[in-house]
Amino acid sequence: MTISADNSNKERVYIFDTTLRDGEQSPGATMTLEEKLQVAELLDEMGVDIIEAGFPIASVGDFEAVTAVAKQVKNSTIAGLARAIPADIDRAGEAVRHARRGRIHTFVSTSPIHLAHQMRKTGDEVIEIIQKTVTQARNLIDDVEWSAMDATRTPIEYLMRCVETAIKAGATTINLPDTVGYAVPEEYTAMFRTIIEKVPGADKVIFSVHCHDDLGMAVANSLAGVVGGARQVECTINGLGERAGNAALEEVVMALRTRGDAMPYYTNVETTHLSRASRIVSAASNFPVQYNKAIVGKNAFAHESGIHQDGMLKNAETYEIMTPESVGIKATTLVMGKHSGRAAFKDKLKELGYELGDNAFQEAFVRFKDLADRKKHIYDADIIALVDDEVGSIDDRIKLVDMEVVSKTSGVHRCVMTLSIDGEESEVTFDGMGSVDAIFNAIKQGVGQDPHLVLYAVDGVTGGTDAQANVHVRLEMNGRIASGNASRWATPVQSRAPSLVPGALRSASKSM
Ligand SMILES: CC(=O)SCCNC(=O)CCNC(=O)[C@H](O)C(C)(C)COP(=O)(O)OP(=O)(O)OC[C@H]1O[C@@H](n2cnc3c(N)ncnc32)[C@H](O)[C@@H]1OP(=O)(O)O
Ligand SMILES: CC(C)C(=O)C(=O)O
Ligand SMILES: [Mg+2]
Repeated sequence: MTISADNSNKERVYIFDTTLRDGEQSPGATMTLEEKLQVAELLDEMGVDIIEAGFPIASVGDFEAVTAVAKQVKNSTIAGLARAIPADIDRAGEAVRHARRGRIHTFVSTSPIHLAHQMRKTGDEVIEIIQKTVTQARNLIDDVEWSAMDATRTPIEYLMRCVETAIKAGATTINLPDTVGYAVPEEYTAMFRTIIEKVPGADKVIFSVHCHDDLGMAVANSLAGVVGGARQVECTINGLGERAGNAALEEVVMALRTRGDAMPYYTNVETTHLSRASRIVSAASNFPVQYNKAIVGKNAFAHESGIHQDGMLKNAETYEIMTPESVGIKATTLVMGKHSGRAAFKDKLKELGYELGDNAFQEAFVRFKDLADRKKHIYDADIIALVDDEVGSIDDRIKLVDMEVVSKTSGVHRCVMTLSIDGEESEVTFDGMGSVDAIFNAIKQGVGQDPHLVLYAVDGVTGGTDAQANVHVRLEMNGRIASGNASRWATPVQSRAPSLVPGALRSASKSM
């Protein structure tokens, strides 16, 4: 495996997590105090160096959250954000003074567009503001970070004047953010190289990157900044953050760990916590993690295509550049589907306890491919049904001819169903507590079996009241499980929805 844990000859990069501040700025991502404390606790346990816990002047709730995190966290430095305004800096100082290691993080705009329209100040006025506010912060605390908001759209000569002023006033960390995700990696590297080389006192401070993902380059830019000399990376779990988000912590950390050969840097983050951190932040912020998200997405260590599955079974390094265990995921998943091949199918059968002879195996594989062409999710129960001797035998015996469901806001729900069993049609009528209950009662009566409904799930495939829906059904009887699914457009209350049931009935019947 390419992963190397040998950090000798590598330089340390400090991880500054801003999930609780910039991450929380994502619309809808507001977290409660308890959730913030839980996230902060985990970040501390993971070995994150600095946790930006909030923006204390923003609200009483934010002040209380930063104070509570500062009091609770044992190891990480706790930062509080402040504009270049005296009241902000005092408030941030008041909150972070409770921490074992506290930091005031103050920022001001430096780009021409921000100066003209956001700050409505001249360049010289902003230089004076930097001098005064950084000095004020330094008088409150030893650890002061200064950020040049919109640094990447700031002329380099002016940016150098600002940085020099902040360093002279006592800033210990200088952050040059790509606030609007505008930079490309080469220019971000060059910006750090120039500033570190030319600004007096640059060798006495730590430079930091803070990148947004508006063009999808936040992680690439962060690493480019490190190459240019930055030694602190500001990032968030799951890439949560303003607009398109910030650089994802898990991606930065795993990129440095996995490609230590190309980038000689390391972080102190214990990577086996990454998956858990992602789940906790996703739950707290109400932001689902996309399936194909790098490192922590549901599919990050899942393989469906036969060629990849075959390779994985021979040697995991064929298609995985890091182990799932290294990020806290138990194991790789080989997902059975229409792209799977014989190697994965054989492996799955073995896992399910089946050993088939060559002919039986080939036949089962053909049936599996056929099913996978028609069915989106292949469950283990589907494969068990496939290799069962009775597969398909009941399928042709039972057919749904017609069904009518009447649902009322009061009173019972009724299903009138016509089934054809061995070519003979019969009509059954059954009531239920709801329409689904009535339908399943009617099926049970018509078929003369009494399976237990384990799962009934409806997923909307499209939007609107005329949405197409997928219905998934799983039944259990005498220790055997059968599942099926079918799609159908929604219909009005008094409905004829025959195809909702046949899929379920067909699969269910197969293995009963
Ligand atoms: C890139 C970033 O992520 S920056 C951080 C963004 N995060 C947030 O804004 C979340 C928290 N913010 C808030 O709760 C509020 O905006 C507050 C409490 C900070 C300020 O609220 P208000 O006083 O009502 O001001 P409002 O939000 O309307 O406007 C921002 C003001 O701050 C000024 N400002 C913005 N950044 C800075 C700065 N770095 N230094 C000094 N002043 C600044 C703006 O020019 C504007 O001033 P103006 O009202 O004199 O024109
Ligand atoms: C406050 C600063 C650091 C910021 O979030 C940004 O510039 O994106
Ligand atoms: Mg930001």
